[in-house]
Order: sequence, then C-alpha cells, then structure tokens
Amino acid sequence: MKLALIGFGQAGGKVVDQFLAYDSEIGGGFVEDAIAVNTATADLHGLENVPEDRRVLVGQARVNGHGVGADNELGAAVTETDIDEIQHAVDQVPTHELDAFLVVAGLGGGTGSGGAPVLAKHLRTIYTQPVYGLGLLPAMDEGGIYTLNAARSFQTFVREVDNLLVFDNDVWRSTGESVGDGYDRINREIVERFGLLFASGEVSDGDVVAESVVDSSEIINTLSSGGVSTIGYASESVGTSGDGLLSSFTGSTDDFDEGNATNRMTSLVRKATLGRLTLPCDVGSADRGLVVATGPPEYLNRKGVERGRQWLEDETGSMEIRGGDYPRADDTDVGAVVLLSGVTDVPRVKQLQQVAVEAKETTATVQANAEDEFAALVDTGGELDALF
Ligand SMILES: Nc1nc2c(ncn2[C@@H]2O[C@H](COP(=O)(O)OP(=O)(O)OP(=O)(O)O)[C@@H](O)[C@H]2O)c(=O)[nH]1
Repeated sequence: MKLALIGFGQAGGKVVDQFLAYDSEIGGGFVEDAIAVNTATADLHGLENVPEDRRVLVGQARVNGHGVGADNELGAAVTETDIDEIQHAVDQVPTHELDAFLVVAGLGGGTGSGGAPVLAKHLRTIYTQPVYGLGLLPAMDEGGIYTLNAARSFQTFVREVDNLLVFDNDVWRSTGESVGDGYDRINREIVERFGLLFASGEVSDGDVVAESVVDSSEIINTLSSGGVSTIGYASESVGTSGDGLLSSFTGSTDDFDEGNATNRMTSLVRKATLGRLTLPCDVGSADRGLVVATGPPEYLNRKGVERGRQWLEDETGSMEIRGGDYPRADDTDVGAVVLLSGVTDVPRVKQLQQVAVEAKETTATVQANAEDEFAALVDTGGELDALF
C-alpha cells in the first residue's frame, strides 16, 4: 500500500528514515512520501534519508529549535500553533496516489508524544484516506515521566487515529547493548515487520504474481476494526539452490515438496503469532487478522497459508482473518507476517497506565512538599524583611 510517512519527534524521524532505507532495499514501493517534523533542529539534521525539503521545524517561537524537553503538553501546544507549517509540507504529497497516512512517534518524549495525536486529528479532518499511527512505547526503566507521557499520549493518539499500531521498546531491548546500538537494531526490527506488511500490498506489474497476492484493501479492511494493532513475524532461510528446501526439491517427489512447503508455512504462521509480537497481547482478544506469506514464489504455498489462516481463526475466534502472499523473487527467506488488529487484552498497556498513575501521584506529592519546604527555607518567622 502507498503511504505518506510522517515521523514526529526524534524517534519518529529516525524510524521514518529507516523505512525509506528499507523500502529502497527491498524495492517495496510502499513509501509515497516521507516527512519529518520536530521541535529540535539537531534531530532534523541527524536524519539521512528524509529529503531536506521534507523536514519541518515547529515551535520555533517557543523553544527556538531546542526541543520541548519531554514536555508533551508543550509538544501538543506548539503543534497546534504551527499546524499550517506541517500542512504546507503535506500539501506536496501526491494524495491521489495515497492509500493511507502513517504518523510515527515515540510516545515517551515530548515532541512526538504530544504532537503526533494533534497532527493525526488534523489530517483526519482534511483527508478521506485513513490515518494510522505507529506508537513506540518507552522501556520501563526510562522512568516515571516517560511512562506518564506515554500513557497519556497513548490514550489520546488511539482516539485520533483510524488504528494505532504499537511497538514496545521494552520487549525488544537486549541486555549489554548501548542505547544507540540498541535503537539501531530495534529500528531495523520495526521497519522489517511493518515494512513487509505495507510492501505486501504493493506488488508491481513486473513482479511474479502468485496465486493470491495481498491487496492494500485487505490491509485497510483488517485495520478498519480500529483500536490497537500488533504484528508478529517469523522467517526461515531457504538459501539459494544449494541448501534448504530448494535442494530437497531435486530428487524428491512433488507431493513431498508440496507437503513440506505446506508444513513450513503453517508453522511459520504459528511461530509469528505465538512468538514475540511488536506489542505482546492475548491473541484471543484480536478482532481481525491478516496472514501474509513472504518469500520466493515457489515457497508460497496456498494450502500452508490457508491452514495458518484457519489456525488463527481458531486462536482468535474471529471470522475476519484474511490471508495472502507477498512474492519476492530474489528473497532467500520464506516468512509469515501476522497482523492482529483490535486487540484488547494487553497487559503492558495496563502496567504502563498503573505506573503512570503512581508517577503522577508521586510528582504531585513531591511538588506539594517542595513548595512547603521552600517556604520553610525562605521564611524567617518575621525576623527579616524582603527588600521589596
Ligand atoms: N524504537 C525507538 N525508540 C526510540 C528511539 N529514540 C527514542 N526512542 C523512544 O522514544 C521516546 C521519545 O523520545 P524522542 O523521540 O527522542 O522524543 P521527542 O519526541 O523528540 O521529544 P523531546 O526530545 O522531548 O523534544 C523515548 O522515551 C524512547 O523510548 C529510536 O531510535 N527508536
């Protein structure tokens, strides 16, 4: 499907930057346009792939290009004020080619956390295309302010988009990794999963057309349940003709190969669903689902996808599970992407909200105490007078 990507804040901009790289790497064709919005000049300069004329600085009058310092109310306020600056950039998007907008932001900071919901709301009042969000949840150890920001932004963002796709940094961290290296790896995981899904609706005329190629309308229908979505992905290297299943084609019967490919695809769908999701949840709470089989066309086995799809129907109890192929002739992996939409049983969100409520209460108590303590510090019991 053709997307206009809008990265809001530092994390949003970096992920959009990586989406651009991934799209050209796989020849995906899902990025119709890409814009980065930020309150910090330095963050915009740090981007590599978003064209310079698609970078928008907001809030200059209030923060002078220095960011909002994790104040997401300020992030929201400056976005409201400067919405025309962003609209000016969106005006250049060839919207007649567009299937949807995707607004990407880290929810723990200030700029993206506050600005992304404001922009989503604005876009939905103007355009007929769906506006999706991709929200990145902070790791738990980032601290109270990030958790509180994320919980409040999540609540607002999910209300203002047609569907909120979520990626939880906490689940994807590795111990012993520097923050920078960690984000580079995590961002790759993000764009691989979401990128494959979006590219799957973009099979061009020159590509090999498989038996049942996923269409962008199937992605849109799956996401039209609204609410929150998560993605699972599993893949297996099939190598080139020297190893993997291809080599087992030679010297074995077609029946055996067919059965092998069917089993492989069915188990990839299960692995994708039961393995690490971008946002862990109870799969049974999903409202809709989409199974996409990716890889060289000869491995995209219809029976395998169908069995995987039926299995997901049983797991979710939903009748709205779609399935299809994304053939990639030059790929050495065969994989399954599983999109679960409208999930409602998400312990991580409840945990985030609980910690946020505690953080809010603690902040209020600390502030009240600080005021009393400061008054006590300055007060001399009437012994001394201030100058004026
Ligand atoms: N996945 C991912 N998450 C990131 C990355 N950088 C930051 N984050 C997360 O995003 C949250 C918000 O950080 P930023 O995007 O830097 O904040 P901002 O929107 O620019 O807002 P301010 O810096 O407060 O103006 C953090 O709490 C992290 O959890 C990144 O490169 N990848």
